[in-house]
Amino acid sequence: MSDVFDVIVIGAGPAGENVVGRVTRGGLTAAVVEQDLAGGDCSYWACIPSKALLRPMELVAEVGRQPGLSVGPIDVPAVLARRDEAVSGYDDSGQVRWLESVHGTVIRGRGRIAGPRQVEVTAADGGKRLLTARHAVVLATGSTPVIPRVPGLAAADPWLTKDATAVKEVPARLIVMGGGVAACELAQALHALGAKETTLVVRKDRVLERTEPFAGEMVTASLREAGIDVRFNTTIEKVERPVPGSEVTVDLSDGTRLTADEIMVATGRDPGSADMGLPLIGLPDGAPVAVDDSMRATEVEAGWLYAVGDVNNRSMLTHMGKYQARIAGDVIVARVAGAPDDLPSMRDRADAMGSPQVIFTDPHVCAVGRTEERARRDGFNVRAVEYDIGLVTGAYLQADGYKGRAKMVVDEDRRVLLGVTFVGPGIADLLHGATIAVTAEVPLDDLWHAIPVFPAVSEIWLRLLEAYGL
Ligand SMILES: Cc1cc2nc3c(=O)[nH]c(=O)nc-3n(C[C@H](O)[C@H](O)[C@H](O)COP(=O)(O)OP(=O)(O)OC[C@H]3O[C@@H](n4cnc5c(N)ncnc54)[C@H](O)[C@@H]3O)c2cc1C
Ligand SMILES: NC(=O)c1ccc[n+]([C@@H]2O[C@H](COP(=O)([O-])OP(=O)(O)OC[C@H]3O[C@@H](n4cnc5c(N)ncnc54)[C@H](O)[C@@H]3O)[C@@H](O)[C@H]2O)c1
Repeated sequence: MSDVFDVIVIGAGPAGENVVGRVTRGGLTAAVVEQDLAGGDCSYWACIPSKALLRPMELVAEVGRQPGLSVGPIDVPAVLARRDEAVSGYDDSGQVRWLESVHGTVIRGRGRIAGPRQVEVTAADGGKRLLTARHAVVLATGSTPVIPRVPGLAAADPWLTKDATAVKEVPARLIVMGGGVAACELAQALHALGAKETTLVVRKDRVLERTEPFAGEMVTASLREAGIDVRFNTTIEKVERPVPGSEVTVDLSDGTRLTADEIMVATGRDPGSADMGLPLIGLPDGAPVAVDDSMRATEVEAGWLYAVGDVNNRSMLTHMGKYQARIAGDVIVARVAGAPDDLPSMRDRADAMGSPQVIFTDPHVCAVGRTEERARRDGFNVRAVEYDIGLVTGAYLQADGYKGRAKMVVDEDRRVLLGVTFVGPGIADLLHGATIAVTAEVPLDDLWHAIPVFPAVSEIWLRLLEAYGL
């Protein structure tokens, strides 16, 4: 097998796979080096299994909001079996088949930069192989979990999010450290699946700190209503687990001591750039790889290195990593061909505008663009309007006592949307309309003519525009 390829991609997660797809479509040869499972964290330990675990909780809550309907207890083994199916039994042969179908070469092992355009691959048996890229190397190595330095925490061998999404036996008593997206989603899912005593330990005074404040408040209310103990302004001071695999004891800054069957850490992620040989090419070890809007590393001479997905830390989201991958792949093909490499589709605009995200708790938190606070910080002339989604007829028909809130943040100088947030049950797919409006900077006077159907929840658009004054 040749050790020279036009493009070498390190990491076959969603971002890496999409680079391979785009560059081979453009006629280049590509190798992708993967140390674990092709498909990456998203397919096996993050997006896919977490959503498979959340859906039953969501459906139970939905049924509870419909008079005349009831649902029995969740069949947990059946839910876990469906999760296993969703992750293809942790078997990546389907993803490998896809990569091969687009003429990518999959190379198993750990990749490391060995010099300009060179990647050393260490196989599981320790064997080494040096690959050379004619044109580009693309880092798509994802991210790794942060484990805070708390006395006894690492020694207690805590669950990371991947242990939670791969759960085989749900712990009856669970402590969750963190107040971000992963902590909220997984606390809610596991609680519904049997973690009856779940405590969420949040060091700040709110959860979901990058979203509009009402989003965190509504998710907190829902977690508490379900019976989850949410503690704000609280840190974990000490963790003890004298017998591996047995119960764990946690001392909190509020003076209480908790005992649980498991502790899960969900306190953010570092870019996967540590020990990748980056200092050899003048980049710091372990830092996000800074890229320009074509995804080319800005600090590397001769422009042969690109970085897409979590590793560049623009937005740690699958769909954004895939978007960046499409850009990088097309730019590389264009640059090799000497064709224009700056078409509008070849530059990342969406990350800087505020990437769309859905947090799949009940209620869903759907946001795109800037929050009001961020828009003001960025110096825009801002006006924000809010509306109670529960007042929309479509929402009333969807659920008894529907609780939801919407907000749009307007740039008053241009009368376009800077950001939109919807919080409410079952509304993930409402977000895409907002993503179009924010990204395409559709003027409010044009949005006025985009009529939402009656009686659907999307009528919230009309109510927001009316609240604004149209
Ligand atoms: C619990 C959880 C739930 C999430 N849910 C969502 C969600 O619902 N929606 C969403 O958009 N995002 C979600 N995310 C974020 C999402 O998982 C990441 O943004 C996404 O996986 C990033 O894709 P990636 O290709 O950059 O990295 P990854 O998916 O992490 O893939 C990187 C790949 O590179 C490989 N690799 C790393 N280093 C090397 C090396 N040196 N050599 C060879 N191979 C290497 C890894 O083995 C891995 O396969 C979630 C994250 C978590 C933790
Ligand atoms: N539905 C989705 O889109 C989805 C779901 C899960 C995760 N993700 C993504 O995966 C990434 C990782 O998720 P995450 O929730 O771990 O990260 P996050 O950045 O969303 O949240 C980290 C949380 O940990 C807290 N924290 C940080 N250091 C701490 C410390 N030392 N002690 C106590 N608390 C601490 C922060 O205050 C924050 O509440 C994020 O980028 C997230 O957007 C996305």
